[in-house]
Amino acid sequence: MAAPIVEVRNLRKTYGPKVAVDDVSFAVERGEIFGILGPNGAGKTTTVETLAGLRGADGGAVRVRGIDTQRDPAAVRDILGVQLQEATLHDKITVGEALRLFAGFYAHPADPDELLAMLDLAEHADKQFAKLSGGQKQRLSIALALVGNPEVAILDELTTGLDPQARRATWDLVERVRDTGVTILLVTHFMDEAERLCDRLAIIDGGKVVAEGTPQGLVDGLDDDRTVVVRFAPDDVARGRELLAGLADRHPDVTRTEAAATTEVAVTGTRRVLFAVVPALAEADLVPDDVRTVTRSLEDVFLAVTGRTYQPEAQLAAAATREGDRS
Ligand SMILES: Nc1ncnc2c1ncn2[C@@H]1O[C@H](COP(=O)(O)OP(=O)(O)OP(=O)(O)O)[C@@H](O)[C@H]1O
Repeated sequence: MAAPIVEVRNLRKTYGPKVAVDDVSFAVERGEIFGILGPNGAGKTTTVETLAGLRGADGGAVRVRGIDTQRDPAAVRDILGVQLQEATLHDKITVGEALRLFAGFYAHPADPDELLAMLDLAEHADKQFAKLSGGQKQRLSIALALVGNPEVAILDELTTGLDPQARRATWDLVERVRDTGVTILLVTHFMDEAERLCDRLAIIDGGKVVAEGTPQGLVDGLDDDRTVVVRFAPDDVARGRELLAGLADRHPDVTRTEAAATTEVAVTGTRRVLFAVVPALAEADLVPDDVRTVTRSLEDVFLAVTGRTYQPEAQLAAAATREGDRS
């Protein structure tokens, strides 16, 4: 098997007493979209900035195409394209000028016009930076990360602040970039984005990798519990609750029953739990309005590995409060 194009081994990075990255390891294969997913403050940006040689590590090793980026950051300048959070340019510079300016920094730059076309920016080439919409600014920042014709592009929180339509357009764009052969390291705190885009991902929490794999593989690795949610018409709710509440005592495949929303009951058990619920309803001639099995997601993976529900913004606020308390 070919050597990974990106390798991070036991990376550690502190800011004074603050341990931002405690122990992070992962490897990215050529051509992948690899996600670094985690709540705000987990250490994602510090990890990629250290990987890009923009920050000095306190321990561990980081390599891009075998090159140690800590020892020789200049050697990866033409290999690695970096789109960092909140990139800003001079208000008056136009899209086309910015791309041509940045193209001049590289030995083998991409054709700015081709990039403009690929990123749906051709019609905005003469627009000044300050007049661009949020989505257009994000697309320009991706274009600037790609203008050096890199083999690997780091994209950090690229859909934060975008509306749903612009987010979906950006996701399509990331896939298009990957299809041109660029390996992508995608930093995100959005679970849906990671699920939708990443071939593999590392979930980071508190400066450590807490889970790694394909989105589906991580979900499949959860324990075998399944939950069925049954919704009743308002007149049937009481009878439905009573019927299903008794199932855990009577049926080996049912472990617990909980009232979900006002008219819903959630029944959890083995993979065969549906076979317990539907016959019980049929026997009582109780026709539900809806029956659905709960789809498990990366949020369940996060809960399973950390013991906490995934609330990226709330955790940031809590951390800020704790830091405020200390100072
Ligand atoms: N320059 C710095 N000086 C001191 N502490 C820092 C610095 N940069 C980051 N930190 C702290 O290090 C921790 C990790 O930050 P980092 O930005 O890497 O996390 P993140 O997962 O990328 O979060 P976000 O999505 O909010 O950027 C946080 O607690 C943050 O407050």
